[in-house]
Amino acid sequence: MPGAAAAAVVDSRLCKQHAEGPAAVLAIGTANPTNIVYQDGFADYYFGLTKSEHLTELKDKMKRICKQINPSSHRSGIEKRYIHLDEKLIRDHPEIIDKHMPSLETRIDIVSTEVPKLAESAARKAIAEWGRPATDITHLIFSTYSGCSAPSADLKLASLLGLNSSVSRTILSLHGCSGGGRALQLAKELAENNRDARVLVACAELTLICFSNPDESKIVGHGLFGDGAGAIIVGAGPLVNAERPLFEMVLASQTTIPGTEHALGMQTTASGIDFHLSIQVPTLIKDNIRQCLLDTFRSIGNMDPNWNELFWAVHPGGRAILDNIEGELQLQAAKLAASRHVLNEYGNMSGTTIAFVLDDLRRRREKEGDEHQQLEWGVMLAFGPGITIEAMVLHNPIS
Ligand SMILES: CC(C)(COP(=O)(O)OP(=O)(O)OC[C@H]1O[C@@H](n2cnc3c(N)ncnc32)[C@H](O)[C@@H]1OP(=O)(O)O)[C@@H](O)C(=O)NCCC(=O)NCCSC(=O)CC(=O)O
Repeated sequence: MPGAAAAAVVDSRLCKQHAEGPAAVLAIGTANPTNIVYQDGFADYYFGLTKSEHLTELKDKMKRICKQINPSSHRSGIEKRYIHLDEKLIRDHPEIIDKHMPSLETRIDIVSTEVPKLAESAARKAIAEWGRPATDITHLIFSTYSGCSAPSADLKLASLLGLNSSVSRTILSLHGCSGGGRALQLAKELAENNRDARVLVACAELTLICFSNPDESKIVGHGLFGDGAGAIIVGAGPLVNAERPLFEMVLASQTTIPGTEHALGMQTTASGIDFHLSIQVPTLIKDNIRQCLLDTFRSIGNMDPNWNELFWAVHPGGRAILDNIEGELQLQAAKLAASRHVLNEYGNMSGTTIAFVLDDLRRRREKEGDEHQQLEWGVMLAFGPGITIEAMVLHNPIS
C-alpha cells in the first residue's frame, strides 16, 4: 500500500477507535466477608487472638484509639469492620501469630482463593446493575496487594465470572490505598481510547496478608483496616440498551508529594506484608491537598473552584485524614458524609474503599433532599504510598 493510502487507513482506524464523550462509571458493586468485628471489643479480641494480653500498655493504647466517644461515634471514626481472619483460621494456622515461623506461603494460599471469590461477589452485583452479559466485558483491571502468585487474581476472577478468553487483563499490585483510584484512571483511558470497551475494575483486599502481633508502630493500622471488595464498570459513549452513567470521569491526575517515600510503605517478608504508616500522614496530606486540587482543576480551566460547590468522594484513610481535609478546605460537614459513613461501617479497606464511597455517594444522590450530593461537579481522591494522591474530577450526568 502506498504511504499516503496507508496513513489514511491508520488515521481512519484511529478515528473509529475512539469513544464518544468521556468515560463514565456505569455500575458499582461491593462485598465483604461475613465475619464482623466491632471496634468496641476490638482490643480484647485482637490481643486475645494474638495471645498478647501481657502487652498491657499497647492494649490500653488500642483501647484509646478504638474507644466510643458518644452514642453515635468512635474516636477512630469506625464502629465495625468485616475481617475474614477469625479464631478458627488462627487455630488452623498458628504460624500466622508466631513471628519466628514463616507464614507467607500460608497467607498466599488462602488469599489466592478468597480474594478472587470476594471480588466475584462484588462484580456480580455490578454486572447485574449494568444489565449486560458478563461476556460483553472487554477489559479487566484487578487491583490487590493480597497475593503474589501467577496466574493471578485477575485470571481467577475472569474464570469465575465466565468472561471471554479475549478479555484484556491487567493486575495492579502494591498501590496500597490508592489502588482503586489508579485502576479507575486506567479504566478511563482504556474506555475513551477503545470504542465500545467496557472495563471491569475490581479491587479486593484481605487484612490477613498484613496481620501481625501487636507492635507499637502498627497499632494504628491494626485498629483501622478491614476487608472488602469493590467492582466498578466503566465505559464511554455510545452507550447501549439500559446503560446509565452514574459519574462521568472528566479529568484524572496523579501527584506524588516530594520527599515522602518514607511515610507509607509495604514490604513482603516471610511473615506476610509488613506495612509502615508514619504518624505524619494526615499532616502531609493536609499540607498538600489544596495545591494538588488547584493544579487538577486548572487543567480543566477552573482557576478558582469553590470547594463547597462540589460533591466529594474521598478515601477515608483514617478519621484524622478526613478531619484535616475538611479543615484545610473549610468544607461543610456534610461534604465528607459518604467517606465518614463508609469509614464508620467498614473501616479502611485500602484501595477497595473508594468503590464503597462512590456507591454510598450515588445512593445519597438518589435520596431526595440531600442537596450536597445533587451538585453538578465533584472530586474523587485516593491516597497511597509515595505519598501518591490520585484525583479525578467527576461530573454528575443527572444534575
Ligand atoms: C488512628 C486515629 C483515628 C487516632 O486518632 P486520635 O484522635 O485517637 O489520636 P491520635 O492521633 O493522637 O492517636 C492516638 C495514639 O496513636 C498514636 N498514633 C497515631 N498515628 C500513629 C501512627 N501512624 N503510628 C504509630 N502511632 C500512631 C498517637 O501517637 C497516639 O498515641 P498515644 O495515645 O500514646 O499518645 C488517627 O490518628 C488517624 O486517623 N490517623 C491516620 C491514620 C492513617 O495514617 N491512615 C492512613 C492509612 S494508609 C492509607 O490509607 C493509604 C495506604 O495504605 O497506602
